[in-house]
Amino acid sequence: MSATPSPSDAGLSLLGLHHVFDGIPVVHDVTVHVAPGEILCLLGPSGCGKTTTLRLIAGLEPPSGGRVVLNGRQLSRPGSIIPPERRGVGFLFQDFALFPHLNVADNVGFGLSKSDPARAHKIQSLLQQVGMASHSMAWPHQLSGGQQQRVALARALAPEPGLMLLDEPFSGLDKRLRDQVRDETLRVLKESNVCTVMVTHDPEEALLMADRIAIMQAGHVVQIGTPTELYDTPATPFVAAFFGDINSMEGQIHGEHVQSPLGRLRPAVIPTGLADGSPVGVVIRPEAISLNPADPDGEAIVRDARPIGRGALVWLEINGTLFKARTFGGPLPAIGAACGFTVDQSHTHAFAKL
Ligand SMILES: Nc1ncnc2c1ncn2[C@@H]1O[C@H](COP(=O)(O)OP(=O)(O)OP(=O)(O)O)[C@@H](O)[C@H]1O
Repeated sequence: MSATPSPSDAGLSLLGLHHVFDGIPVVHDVTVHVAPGEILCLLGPSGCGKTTTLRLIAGLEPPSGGRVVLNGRQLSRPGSIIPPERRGVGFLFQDFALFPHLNVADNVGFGLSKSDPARAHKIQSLLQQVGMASHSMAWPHQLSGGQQQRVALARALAPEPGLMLLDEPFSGLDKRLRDQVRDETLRVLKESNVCTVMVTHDPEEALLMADRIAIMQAGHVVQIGTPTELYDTPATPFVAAFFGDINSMEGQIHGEHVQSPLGRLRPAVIPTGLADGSPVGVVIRPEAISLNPADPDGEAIVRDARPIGRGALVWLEINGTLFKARTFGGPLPAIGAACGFTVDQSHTHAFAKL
């Protein structure tokens, strides 16, 4: 967890946010700061408390404990919340429903004062920003899902909110459209320099969109950091597994080394305070195991190999244990062949337990 934010900081501060449903805690003591212009993704499996955290930030739910502060203004604490419409917050949810009886321009202008002389200019420039300027007179039912989502983004940004809240905003779009709308949304949010919190269960989406990711498990934020920090130095096996395939195995710690079925390793992350010989869990990503098919005396036997894109996923038997390795290019290794292997130690992580 990052250093405790001060409520007077610019941006969003969640201070010991806590929530209980029917006596069951579902959000535990979440403390995090999101700076202006920063995109924070709340990432985690179904039921871990992401949406509840977002609803607490939005003011759709009063917190059981803790506070929500935006740009020094207290928005929520137990027993006192400022309602969502008075928070200066923009929303982009999966069901981004545009008003069907308003055309595109009027949807975008919905939150703007009719007497604002700059209203028409603001609407047009937002539509320009999201690439929908030529559709300003169209009706929502005449637009594709991706176009509707872009108009919804412009509508949410129109009142110049201090905070944008996104809940699985692209999950209703098909894959090709999703990639495109996601890239555009990222660009527009960055141009707007708005503080953003986005909920997703998709690690790839979080890696692509987020400046920082908060990983949630059973209501707790278990790690918060940049995409690179979380991928390269996961705090727990759960975090490591959340970002892709892993091999996990038992080993024994000896100083800064671990004895494992892959031999003697020097993991990048290793638990401290354990006596030599103590059991540890070791996690290693498939891409950290490289094959050397030219070494017929190698200790690894190829048990299976499947092409994936430009490379392959290869199952290797090493000292009686099966490991997954990832190759990038080259011919598929022959099943049953012996080969050598090397391990990228910087992508090896040891934990007190798996
Ligand atoms: N209104 C409610 N009343 C009672 N329990 C609730 C309510 N809303 C959510 N919960 C429970 O709180 C927990 C967290 O739910 P939440 O929707 O925040 O998870 P999530 O991580 O967003 O999951 P998903 O990805 O499936 O949407 C779950 O166990 C859920 O059943």
